[in-house]
Amino acid sequence: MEKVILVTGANSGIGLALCERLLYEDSQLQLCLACRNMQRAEAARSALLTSHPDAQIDLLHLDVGSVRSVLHAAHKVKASNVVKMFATAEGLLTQQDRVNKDGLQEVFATNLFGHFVLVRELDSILCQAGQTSRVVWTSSSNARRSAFSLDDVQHRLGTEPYASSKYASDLISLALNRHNNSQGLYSSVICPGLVMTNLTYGILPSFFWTLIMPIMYLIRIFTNTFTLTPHNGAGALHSLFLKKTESLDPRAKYHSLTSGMGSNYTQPRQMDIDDDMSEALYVKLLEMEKSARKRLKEEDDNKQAYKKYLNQTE
Ligand SMILES: NC(=O)C1=CN([C@@H]2O[C@H](COP(=O)(O)OP(=O)(O)OC[C@H]3O[C@@H](n4cnc5c(N)ncnc54)[C@H](OP(=O)(O)O)[C@@H]3O)[C@@H](O)[C@H]2O)C=CC1
Ligand SMILES: CC(C)=CCC[C@@H](C)[C@H]1CC[C@H]2C3=C(CC[C@]12C)[C@@]1(C)CCC(=O)[C@@H](C)[C@@H]1CC3
Repeated sequence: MEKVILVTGANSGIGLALCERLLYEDSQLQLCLACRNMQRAEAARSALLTSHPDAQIDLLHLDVGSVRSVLHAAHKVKASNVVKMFATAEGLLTQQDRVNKDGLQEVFATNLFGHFVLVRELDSILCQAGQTSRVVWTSSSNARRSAFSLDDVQHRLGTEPYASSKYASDLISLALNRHNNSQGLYSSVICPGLVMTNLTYGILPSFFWTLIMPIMYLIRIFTNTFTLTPHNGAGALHSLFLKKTESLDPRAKYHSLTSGMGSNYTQPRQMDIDDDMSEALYVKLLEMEKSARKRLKEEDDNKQAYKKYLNQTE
């Protein structure tokens, strides 16, 4: 059976840098780049193959913001091979959250719910007797308890959907460990620090970042969280890959950090999370998953019935 590392959001930023770092570590690894835009995914694969011509890199179409796409992608993964680690490196940062096709808040769906459904759907291959697998959530220092409410897990009513979704990912990682460690599945959380990627360029125009870049490098002398490059930002993801799953602390967030001199290292810091809250969120997500599946089944049944009707009337 093959050892496959599935990376979401792998066509740019931290996800792509993780793939590069993993291939430098072991060019025999089999990577699966799960992306919503296949053109960009193809470009990422070509870039990786340029430096690692023998690498085995598969592409998987996945829009984590769509439950249908998640179920379809999981079906394909299950039919092919075994995933040993899967890292979430996609993300949506916006203050103007909106409702998506599934009737869910887009930020919540992209940053949390899609991955939750993917983990659950892949449990038959992630949870296998005698083997360990892992899920790594790319969270943020922006994850704050004050931004999250159990009464509004999708953050329909608030103004900090990103911070809420990242706090929720910290909670859900803890719950996944509680429910799945005994079956060999381990979950961890990382924070990449401040990294210059499409996500950050989306907040402020790139000329602004270029202008303040010297100041950022100066700030790095005083704060090690300014990792700045995707390579440095992917440091914690990479270092977790090298560590034994069982040795990781389920209550810690592993931070990518960079010293003033530019060397990168990883440090665990305790998260502000508790078991009751993580269990309550887990139960809510299970309910939401059930109703999302039911809704999709009804949609499919209606389509089938309509097709049948058309065939009969022809
Ligand atoms: N940059 C930073 O300073 C920080 C980043 N983070 C987190 O790191 C993670 C990676 O972000 P970063 O590398 O900076 O950002 P990028 O914008 O460079 O990368 C995000 C990736 O996610 C993909 N993506 C977005 N939405 C979806 C979707 N619905 N389905 C599938 N793929 C999707 C993008 O694909 P596409 O090309 O199709 O848009 C892209 O490949 C995020 O979770 C972010 O929240 C956390 C803290 C700080
Ligand atoms: C050096 C000067 C003049 C200003 C620095 C401002 C920063 C403190 C600020 C600008 C963009 C912000 C930002 C984040 C933190 C604060 C800033 C760096 C995040 C890293 C917070 C965590 C995330 O998840 C990121 C997506 C944020 C990116 C933007």
